[in-house]
Amino acid sequence: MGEEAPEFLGNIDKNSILGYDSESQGYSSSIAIGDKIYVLGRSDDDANSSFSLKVFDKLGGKWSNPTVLGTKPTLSKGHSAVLINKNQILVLKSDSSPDECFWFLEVDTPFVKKQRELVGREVVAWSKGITGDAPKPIVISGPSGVGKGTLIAKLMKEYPTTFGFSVSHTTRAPREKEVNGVHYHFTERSIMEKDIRDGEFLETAAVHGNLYGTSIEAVEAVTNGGKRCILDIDVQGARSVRASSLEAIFIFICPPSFDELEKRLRSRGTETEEQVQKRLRNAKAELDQGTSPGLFDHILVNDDLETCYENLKKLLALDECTDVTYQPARENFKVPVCHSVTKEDHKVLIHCGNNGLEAETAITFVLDLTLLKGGAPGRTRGLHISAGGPLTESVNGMGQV
Ligand SMILES: Nc1ncnc2c1ncn2[C@@H]1O[C@H](COP(=O)(O)OP(=O)(O)OP(=O)(O)O)[C@@H](O)[C@H]1O
Ligand SMILES: Nc1nc2c(ncn2[C@@H]2O[C@H](COP(=O)(O)O)[C@@H](O)[C@H]2O)c(=O)[nH]1
Repeated sequence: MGEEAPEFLGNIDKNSILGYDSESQGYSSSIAIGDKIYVLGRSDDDANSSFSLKVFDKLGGKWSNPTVLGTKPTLSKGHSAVLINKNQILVLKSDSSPDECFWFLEVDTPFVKKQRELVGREVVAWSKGITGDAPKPIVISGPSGVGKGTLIAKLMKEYPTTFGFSVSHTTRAPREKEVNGVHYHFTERSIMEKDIRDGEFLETAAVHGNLYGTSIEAVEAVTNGGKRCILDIDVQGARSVRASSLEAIFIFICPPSFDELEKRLRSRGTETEEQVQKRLRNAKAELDQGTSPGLFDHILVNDDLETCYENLKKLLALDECTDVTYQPARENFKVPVCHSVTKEDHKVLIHCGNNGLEAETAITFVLDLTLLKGGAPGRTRGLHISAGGPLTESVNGMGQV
């Protein structure tokens, strides 16, 4: 005999629900997708009181607590939820700025399917929606010693508020001047392997005998800070990111010659002779793969450092730019606590203030779903919200645009 669904599930709408659940002392909404019901409620197990999620399987009559990936939205005074396609639920937080208001809960996207296979249980992933078209993350690859780190350090120094470095995890030992949490998260292999099994990584690879990986959190930490994310990863990692929904620009850095690469690697003096040999052997395959068509959008030769750096900046369209943090277009938009949300064709209609207020003060905003891009494990970009104008009439309490 399966478990019983709680009282508030009596009100399940297959498209949209806004509800208050006194038992959980907070708002809860329930969305049915196929044989499953996704129930969003309040979680008090962390300081920020974020959304909790439970899934009710109608066939098996059982509840489960899925593995939740990505940054969870913090609770606001109210929220609503609407199913926008069979894989994604849009959650709107009231009283929040445009870049805090829209959250996408992915329940069966390709990324979620892949992580579910890895984790071996139910997985969902949050992706925060952002207005307009934020610049894409940058993936920089190239053989060990070519100068990737040097170029990235220059970029971060010149544009400290524009770029943020994705701090990878690695099982290799720290070098003398490397700081844990700044250059890498230095990790025990067994811990990193467990985190990989728990679906916490966007990509991982065995490189030069050690494990390296980009956690979802590392990328989110940069984007949460309003910066453009830079990933310094090997060619295998670049391939994995290319296959993910993190739309990035892929840049491969080449040495002017193999001899010069060897000279740089040795003069850095951070590897033993054996490690240098291993890195040079791997460099041959990386150069082959990196320069063959398909994977990288741009190839830069790092001969003279300053020339290469200028070329990199040109690529990133920064050569004439000042150090300005990216500001997405802000629109005059805030969802009040009193609102409802519906989906019509490829649009989400957000009906604001149409409950007990004068008709003239009510307004409907329209979100165009056809312009959305990206998604977990990154942001959902391309939110374009237009005002549908004040409501002129109301039908069944639901406004008309
Ligand atoms: N254009 C250049 N000309 C001469 N030396 C350079 C140039 N670019 C970088 N170097 C030097 O080469 C060495 C290796 O550079 P760096 O550590 O940035 O390489 P990397 O690609 O990040 O390597 P890894 O993948 O092993 O982290 C450093 O000592 C750096 O100062
Ligand atoms: N696939 C990944 N590769 C990574 C990541 N972080 C770094 N790297 C690459 O490893 C080599 C060696 O780096 P080193 O610091 O030990 O010299 C280099 O090619 C890096 O680009 C990662 O998260 N994923």
